[in-house]
Amino acid sequence: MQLPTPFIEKYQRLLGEEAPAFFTALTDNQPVKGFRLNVAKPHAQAMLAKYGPAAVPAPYAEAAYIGEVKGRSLLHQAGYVYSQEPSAMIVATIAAAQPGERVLDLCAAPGGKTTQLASQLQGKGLLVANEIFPKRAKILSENVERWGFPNVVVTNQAPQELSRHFPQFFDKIVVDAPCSGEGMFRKDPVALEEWQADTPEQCAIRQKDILAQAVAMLKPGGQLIYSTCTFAPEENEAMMAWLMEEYPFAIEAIDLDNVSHGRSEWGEAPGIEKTIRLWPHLNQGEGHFAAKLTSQAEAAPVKKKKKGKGATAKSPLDAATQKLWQAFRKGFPFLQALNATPQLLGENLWLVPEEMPSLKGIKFMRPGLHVGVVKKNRIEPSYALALAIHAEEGAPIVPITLPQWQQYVAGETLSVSGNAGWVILTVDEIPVGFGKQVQGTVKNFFPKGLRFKAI
Ligand SMILES: C[S@@+](CC[C@H](N)C(=O)[O-])C[C@H]1O[C@@H](n2cnc3c(N)ncnc32)[C@H](O)[C@@H]1O
Repeated sequence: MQLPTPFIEKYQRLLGEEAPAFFTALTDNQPVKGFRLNVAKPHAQAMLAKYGPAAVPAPYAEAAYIGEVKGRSLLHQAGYVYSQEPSAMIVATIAAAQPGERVLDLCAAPGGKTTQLASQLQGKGLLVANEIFPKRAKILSENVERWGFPNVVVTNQAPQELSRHFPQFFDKIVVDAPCSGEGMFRKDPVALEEWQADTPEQCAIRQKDILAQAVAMLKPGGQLIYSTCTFAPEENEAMMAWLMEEYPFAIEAIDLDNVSHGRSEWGEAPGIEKTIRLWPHLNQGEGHFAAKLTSQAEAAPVKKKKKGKGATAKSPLDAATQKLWQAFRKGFPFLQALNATPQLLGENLWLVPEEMPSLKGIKFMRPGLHVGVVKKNRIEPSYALALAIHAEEGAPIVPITLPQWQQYVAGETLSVSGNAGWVILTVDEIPVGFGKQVQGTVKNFFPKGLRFKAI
């Protein structure tokens, strides 16, 4: 890999004696691959041992490992693992979302931090995962669906639009900002190709806009976690210095071993040395910066939206759908324990988390858990429901083999006997999706758009 000359000159100046080791790590060392295990899935550790690579622990997150899990594998399809390079896992670890909190992941696609935050919430509270670009928001939504937590909403808005709906709403906001990506040079050739001497400066302008919107959505006293995957001081220490000059925040200490710290000569603000940096020549993984800040703002009056005006809990199901829903939910006892409201949008039935304000005006990919599609006299259960945590409880299960799973994800009909009607197909203990059992064959309900040739 050839580093751009202005990049070399800049970091020679900034890093001095450390620069040669930094350049060597960037150009000579291979990127490190990792993944996280979704411990809330049935028999997660045992299934990893059976179907995954050797579990070599990774730093900075729980249930995190060094190694590679392919996208077309069983564990990935069933939402048991999320592939993520190890140092990127540090951001959600720092956020440490607590069950019951309202959390926003503002720049969320493809969903590395979102899935980790969802695991931390354990299904309690609300996680809004937002992505500005529709194609990326769709991928985010698919990853959230596989991961299986019902209390995650996926929106597709510019931060400026989103902030109108959530004034002072969230306990925690993660801003994993779009950045110049210098920390990804050895993993992502596009980041290297696109880099120019003024890229950090350009990125900083956008980061300020995004941060201003994040501030508007944070509750007074709430926490903001800011991160980038770049080394550029303009986007890191200097960005935090700007933020603290504009808004009342205090930088919090981050209690983690084996990390470097932010440098006060690159951004002057009280506590800047409490921010953290991961360097490729000092740590396992790619380059990262992260800061945790607590809002010092006084609570200001927020105009409360009138209840009953939105499209969520406030618009009840019509009588016919209500009847179908009541019958349907009996088959899935875990649905009854969810703190969520059924909402019919078009022919799709969703369970919208109770904490979610009105959906009116919000562009979303997923307003909660997709229960199914309402047809004339029935509800056809969704793929998301099969992968939702504990969906297997109470629903009829039909075990299939690994070769049958390969047929299933390719869209084929399976010859398997068992209970008639809707069944959740499982490989070992792993729920993989719905099928409909009719006289010895299982009709395939794996979503058409997701079908693939498995490895
Ligand atoms: C570093 S990536 C996020 C990675 C993600 N948090 C994860 O862990 O998988 C930054 C994201 O910000 C999005 N983005 C780009 N421009 C944006 C803008 N103006 N406002 C908000 N997000 C933006 C990008 O599309 C990208 O998905």
